[in-house]
Amino acid sequence: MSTTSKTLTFNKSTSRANPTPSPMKRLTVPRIRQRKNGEPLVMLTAYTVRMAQLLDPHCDMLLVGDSLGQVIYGLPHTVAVTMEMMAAHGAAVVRGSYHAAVVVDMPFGSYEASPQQAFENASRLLKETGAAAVKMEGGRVLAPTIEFLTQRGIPVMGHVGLTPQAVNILGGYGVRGKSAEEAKSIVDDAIAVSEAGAFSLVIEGVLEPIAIEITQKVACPTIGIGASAQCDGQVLVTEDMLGLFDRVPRFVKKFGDMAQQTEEAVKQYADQVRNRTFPSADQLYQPE
Ligand SMILES: Nc1nc(=O)c2c([nH]1)NC[C@@H]1CN(c3ccc(C(=O)N[C@@H](CCC(=O)O)C(=O)O)cc3)CN21
Ligand SMILES: CC(C)C(=O)C(=O)O
Ligand SMILES: [Mg+2]
Repeated sequence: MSTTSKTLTFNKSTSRANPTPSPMKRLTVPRIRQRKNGEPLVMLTAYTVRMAQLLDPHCDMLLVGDSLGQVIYGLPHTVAVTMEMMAAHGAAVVRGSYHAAVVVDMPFGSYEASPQQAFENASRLLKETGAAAVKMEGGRVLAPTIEFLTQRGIPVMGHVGLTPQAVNILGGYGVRGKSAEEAKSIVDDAIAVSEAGAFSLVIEGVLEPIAIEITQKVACPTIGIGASAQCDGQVLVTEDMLGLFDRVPRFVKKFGDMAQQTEEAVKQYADQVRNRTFPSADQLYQPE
């Protein structure tokens, strides 16, 4: 068949958006640490190679979030997310990124039992993905684990406030820190995580004064989500901000409407298949 030249034609300008990844060109964990009180850190989630290619030039960090449980796998929450999912999507995102530091969420059940369990699973994620760091949810209880990992070569990003893996204890995804007691507990958690050696800290779903107090008190840069513009950086779930996910938290700002764009494109495709205007000559193989 003389069809190969047409078959293998990619869009060269976009099929490899970024140069070949080189560890030397990446933003490193020490450089991220230095951004405390500096230019705000930009982080978004990514689960796939193509999304990573598109986000990478504009982001300091890409988070392979366990939110992929809801966004990619249609699960009701993140509790059922596995190490295998995080390793597979983490590796895909590292292949698609060039300059951002890639951080992989440790899934529920992979780090809470002991520092040893956390080291085994965190080291596996770094080996299998090539990511720069892992993230884990929790406060004072996790401080010994965070210290254990950082002293053994694994950079850890913390995550306090609304910690979605604890949904079965919290009873939902409501804002945290409404009582003075809970507010103090979240601040103490953040300080413990930072003092244990976390290079950065996600603060999710808390009242703004709590996020400001934490940002002033901890040595590492804070990354807010539903927290405060005073944090040292921000993160959102990419599908949420693109308008691609159907149920989004109140703290999401929609920067695009990809669900509507997708529907319009699919409607046109369906119409053109049904009225036989697609495919037309442009899409067909020619004898010469
Ligand atoms: N798509 C997506 N976006 C996220 O931000 C996200 C995930 N998935 N999965 C993991 C966690 C779960 N998160 C969530 C999920 C839902 C709400 C939410 O619906 N919040 C309601 C209030 C709910 C309540 O009061 O119980 C809101 O209006 O903000 C918040 C955070 C944040 N993370
Ligand atoms: C929302 C961010 C912080 C996260 O943990 C995730 O995407 O899983
Ligand atoms: Mg997460």
